[in-house]
Amino acid sequence: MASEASASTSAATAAQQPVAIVCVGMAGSGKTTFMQRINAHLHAKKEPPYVINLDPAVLNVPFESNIDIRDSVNYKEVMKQYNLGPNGGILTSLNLFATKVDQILGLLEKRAAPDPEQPGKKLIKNILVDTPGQIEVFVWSASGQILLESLASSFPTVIAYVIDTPRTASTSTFMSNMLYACSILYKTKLPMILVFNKTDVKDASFAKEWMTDYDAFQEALQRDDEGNAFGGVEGEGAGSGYMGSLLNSMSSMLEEFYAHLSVVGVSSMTGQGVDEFFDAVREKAEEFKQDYLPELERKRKERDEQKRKMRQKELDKMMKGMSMGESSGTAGPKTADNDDSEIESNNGDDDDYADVDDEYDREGLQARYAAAMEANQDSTMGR
Ligand SMILES: Nc1nc2c(ncn2[C@@H]2O[C@H](COP(=O)(O)OP(=O)(O)OP(=O)(O)O)[C@@H](O)[C@H]2O)c(=O)[nH]1
Repeated sequence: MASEASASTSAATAAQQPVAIVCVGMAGSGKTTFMQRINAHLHAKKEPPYVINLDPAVLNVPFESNIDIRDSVNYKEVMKQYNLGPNGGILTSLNLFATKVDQILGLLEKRAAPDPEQPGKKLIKNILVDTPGQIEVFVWSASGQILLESLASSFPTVIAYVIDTPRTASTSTFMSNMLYACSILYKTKLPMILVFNKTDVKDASFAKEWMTDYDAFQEALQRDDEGNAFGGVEGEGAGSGYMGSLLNSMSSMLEEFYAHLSVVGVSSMTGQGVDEFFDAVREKAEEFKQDYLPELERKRKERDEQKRKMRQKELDKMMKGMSMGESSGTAGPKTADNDDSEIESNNGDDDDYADVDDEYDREGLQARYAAAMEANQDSTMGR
């Protein structure tokens, strides 16, 4: 299978691989502006990145994309044709686009590999991916997972979680954001950088302090509680104290999570902090190669092994059923010896079956959408 082959080659050639930076963040956090800023930064350094826009609903992208989901899928037509709302439209557009993941990887690998016929060819060092503001539609969908896993199987991949700093200044919104980030880390299993954006409006030092100093967060909690930030009617006494104690327990639970993150403060408006961001990217890309890639490969092997066992079990059941049928005179003329040899030959081909199964899973998705697309070819695909 293509992605498996690229997974094994990626380990060997990871040192020269470009890093894929996937920007996620809540609507309005400044993802697109941040993408524009880091894109301009890399252009200024004469290292133009490869840019992918995965937001089908965005009206204007203020930078040039090499691959744009809107070139392949017409989001408005998808909504109309499938009778969907905005989120369903984004999800279905992503699903349609995910059927092209092999083509996308092919293009990326071509741009990332040296070409003997073009020795002067400039290889890309960074792949920037912008995602829809509806994080859950991307992070928790099958297509989002396919796209992320495919990227990560070929390139060191890091998640840049963009946070609106001024809107995260209270302990409760800060904690909500951290829990969201934690769920993304849990789902994607990729190294993450927290990008506290809009530092021209509010400095991110408070957030860094809360993440490293438990007592500082407790003091902020106390202040918010006294200021009635956790409920009750404003000016009529403090909230129940439930929120305070919940946030308190969560902050101690999240300590382990904080330890695995890089945190940078950035202003996408002024460009402040962008160098620190790329330092963090390099650090996380190394971490990806050392910790995440072996883990990804271990998980893949585990999955293959589980599938192999399941198939063996099914096969054993089938053989048992056949021999029972045979003893009751309903089976054909097959002998026990023949059965054994068949098991053996199947055992030998287990890995091939794993490939076929994986291929089948993906092809299943592809076939369903290919069929859907064919039916609506003119109207949903292409602009
Ligand atoms: N002051 C300031 N404003 C910013 C910064 N980054 C983004 N903004 C503003 O924040 C608003 C949202 O920015 P976008 O880049 O559109 O945010 P987004 O996350 O891509 O939003 P969606 O497309 O809805 O997902 C815009 O008005 C930006 O001008 C920043 O660093 N400083």
